[in-house]
Amino acid sequence: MKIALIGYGKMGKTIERIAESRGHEIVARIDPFNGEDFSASGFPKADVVIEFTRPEAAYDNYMACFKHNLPVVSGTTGWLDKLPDIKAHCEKGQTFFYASNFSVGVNIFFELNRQLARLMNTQADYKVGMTEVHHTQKLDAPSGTAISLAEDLIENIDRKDKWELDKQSSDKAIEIKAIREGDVPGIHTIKYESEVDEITIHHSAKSREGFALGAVIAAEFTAKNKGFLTMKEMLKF
Ligand SMILES: NC(=O)C1=CN([C@@H]2O[C@H](COP(=O)(O)OP(=O)(O)OC[C@H]3O[C@@H](n4cnc5c(N)ncnc54)[C@H](OP(=O)(O)O)[C@@H]3O)[C@@H](O)[C@H]2O)C=CC1
Ligand SMILES: O=C(O)C1=N[C@H](C(=O)O)C[C@H](O)C1
Repeated sequence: MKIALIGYGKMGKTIERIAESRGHEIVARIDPFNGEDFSASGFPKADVVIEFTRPEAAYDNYMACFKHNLPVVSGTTGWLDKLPDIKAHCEKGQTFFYASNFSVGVNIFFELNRQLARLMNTQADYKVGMTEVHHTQKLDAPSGTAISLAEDLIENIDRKDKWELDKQSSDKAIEIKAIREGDVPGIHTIKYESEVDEITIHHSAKSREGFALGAVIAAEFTAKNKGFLTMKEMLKF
């Protein structure tokens, strides 16, 4: 496939390497870092765009892609307030694949979280909380992955109805502690605690390889699928 990258930072460079190792061609690297913009000659010729930028940049990038009817695979987090508009564009024929986390391991962890939450719904003696740890360059908090995990807890545990960052103002809230440390790729921990014991589930990324490989496989998936796409469809969970 011909892949255009929007965002040529930590994820963009990792995706470039993995995509080329799988025989794909990078036709544009759009980023202030290297001065390329949407006038890049390769951009309109791309089969798919992979976008990993910043929360405040993502939506306009998607609109630029949709103008060329280019399918988008995006991992940028922190923009989900615009999600209904993106889904509306998909209902009118655009293709958009979003994941807060593209790693297969984290998506298995998502399913584990949902199953454990359903078990713990009847166990009111347990308090539930979450911690996420990322590198010090991360702009958003909590992580998109942590928000996905918290939303699944709220969906499956009746005694919980919202999440809060670094606090818990009521028993109905789930606290997400966000820690920024060194170059940590991404650690997510969910703990259930009672008076007599603790149950903890944990995912720790060793590098950005898993995120990038998942994004490239998602780009390959868009070649045969249309509309609003997610990891659930791709992994058939
Ligand atoms: N879904 C997933 O699996 C994963 C998601 N992410 C998310 O991806 C995003 C990027 O992460 P990461 O690569 O580590 O961040 P980086 O800061 O390393 O890379 C982002 C790049 O995008 C550039 N950029 C900023 N604005 C624009 C724009 N308007 N158009 C094009 N490029 C732009 C930045 O340039 P400059 O520095 O000059 O602003 C930077 O080079 C974050 O939102 C992060 O949460 C990260 C890993 C996995
Ligand atoms: O910014 C990062 O690095 C990551 N961001 C994503 C998120 O916000 O969940 C995915 C991963 O945890 C790495």
